[in-house]
Amino acid sequence: MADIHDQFDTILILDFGSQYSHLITRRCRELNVYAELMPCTQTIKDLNFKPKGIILSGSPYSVYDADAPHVDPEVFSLGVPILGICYGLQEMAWNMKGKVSKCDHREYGFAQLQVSKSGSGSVDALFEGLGDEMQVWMSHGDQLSEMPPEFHIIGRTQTAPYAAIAHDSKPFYGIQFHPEVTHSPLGKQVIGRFVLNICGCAAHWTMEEFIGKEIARIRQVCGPKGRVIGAVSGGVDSTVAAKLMHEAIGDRFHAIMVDNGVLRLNEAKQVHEMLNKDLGVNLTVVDASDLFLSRLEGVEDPERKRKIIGNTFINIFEAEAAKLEEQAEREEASGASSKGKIEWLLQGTLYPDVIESISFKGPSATIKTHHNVGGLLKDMRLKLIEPLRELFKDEVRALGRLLSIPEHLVQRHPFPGPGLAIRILGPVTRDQVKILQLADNIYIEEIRKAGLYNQISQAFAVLLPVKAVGVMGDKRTYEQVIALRAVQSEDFMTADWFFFPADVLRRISSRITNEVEGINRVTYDISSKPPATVEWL
Ligand SMILES: Nc1ncnc2c1ncn2[C@@H]1O[C@H](COP(=O)(O)OP(=O)(O)OP(=O)(O)O)[C@@H](O)[C@H]1O
Ligand SMILES: O=c1[nH]c(=O)c2[nH+]cn([C@@H]3O[C@H](COP(=O)(O)O)[C@@H](O)[C@H]3O)c2[nH]1
Ligand SMILES: NC(=O)CC[C@H](N)C(=O)O
Ligand SMILES: [Mg+2]
Repeated sequence: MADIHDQFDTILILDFGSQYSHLITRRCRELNVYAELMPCTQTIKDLNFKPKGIILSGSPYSVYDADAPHVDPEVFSLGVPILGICYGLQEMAWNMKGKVSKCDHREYGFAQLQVSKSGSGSVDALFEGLGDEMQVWMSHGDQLSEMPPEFHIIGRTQTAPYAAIAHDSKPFYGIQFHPEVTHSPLGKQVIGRFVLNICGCAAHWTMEEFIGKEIARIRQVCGPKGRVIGAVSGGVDSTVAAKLMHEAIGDRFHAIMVDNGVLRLNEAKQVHEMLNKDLGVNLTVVDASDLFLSRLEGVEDPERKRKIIGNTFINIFEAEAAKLEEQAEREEASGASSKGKIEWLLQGTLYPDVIESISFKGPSATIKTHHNVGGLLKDMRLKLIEPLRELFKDEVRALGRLLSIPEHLVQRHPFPGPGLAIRILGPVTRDQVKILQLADNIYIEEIRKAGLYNQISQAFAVLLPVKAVGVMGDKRTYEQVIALRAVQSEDFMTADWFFFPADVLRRISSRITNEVEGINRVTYDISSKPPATVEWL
């Protein structure tokens, strides 16, 4: 079966747990080269494709630590170019009998890299055409103190004599700085020199290319008769996935939206209209709010909420698939032509969901279980089809535009599948859901009115399980608190809180306390990710 690696040259990024690993992947893709992140524990014999090049990421570890993660030494025999970044450089040198030790002063910030010239005056291919000197960004406490044999220096900084090295005869490179962060202004070009010039990757990773190839792949996977049901939420990801599926297999695709009782105000109705009217996708809305809310009764633990919702979603999808099949059998019995079995469940899973679930982050790997990755049932009958599994959000939006999905849909803020259940910090009840729906609706309405919606990556209200004292109409009140969250983020792996004009916040706060019964106080969340996360649970 055609595989993405057969269709696009692939750069493999081995992740040693750096907070910037996913940025390396992004930079490659911005250069139109397909790149994939895998944990550093990936063994070469179990790799089901051959990369055109490998990048070793940074890491919070030191290579000489007893518990430090190490790469499968087979990577060095694969015969493809390798670039080590920071820890990646140290790991490569350590493997090749160089020496890594603690720096006298750990270095965190800008440095000037002097590019070294060879005897003939030429610079290394990694820095070709980028000048004699470049500003780079460093974040390390260790450095190379002795060169591995058969390597030479291609760049140095004031404190790091071996800031950039290359093998004498093989395409192996190491750099102490981080080219993937924007603080290294020429960093993307350095990555470009590696993936394009040194690895020789074809730069054809574009959404235009992806659409055609993905539609062909979906047709092949589903066969001439296979039918797919799709979990759609009205969010960007599932909408784009549904539209792509519709293009690929037409009415053999059935979209299903589940009202899980923790959607936003009037959402089921709005999404129904939007998908039917704007996209022509046939959609069934299943009201399963009683089932979800009864299973969530009394549950406070965030991970349990996520798992209950993830599992219940699958129960509903399987039941709906069974209903559709029974209907097809009845039609067939009454003489209609036969329809294929529903074998597949479409999900709008994105690459960050996958990265957060697989990446190598040391002992405390799981931060939270995204309902569509970690919350799935083990013995589910439907097979998953996830056409966006390799894409970042901005790639999905670009894909959506190419599929002529209206801009207001493409620009929608993400909304998590577990919905308001992970924004109600205590137990979830219908009353609590109602309060949060009303507050959230006012918040988003005012953001739109102020023309700020598209400047914010995601905004929502959170209902806190505490009560505070207030005064209204000269009477004492003792009611709950709403926290407002708004963030700006490139890819939701990191995020900054949004700087609201004060008058907008004032209006929001005043409307919420006036219009939402049960709330007498509103706060604004000024935490970035990290150390916080976007959602509160
Ligand atoms: N209420 C729902 N009904 C059916 N499927 C859902 C629902 N909520 C989430 N899903 C499924 O879970 C997937 C992941 O949800 P997620 O919120 O990450 O994506 P999205 O809703 O498509 O897009 P966005 O991130 O922009 O909200 C969705 O793509 C969809 O397949
Ligand atoms: O579909 C989803 N199912 C989930 O279980 C889930 N948890 C978080 N999110 C969304 O992911 C982004 C990052 O959120 P966190 O910083 O809270 O992990 C933000 O956009 C969150 O809204 C989810 N989306
Ligand atoms: N950013 C990094 O990869 C750091 C690597 C290693 N932990 C050091 O301090 O040098
Ligand atoms: Mg969503």
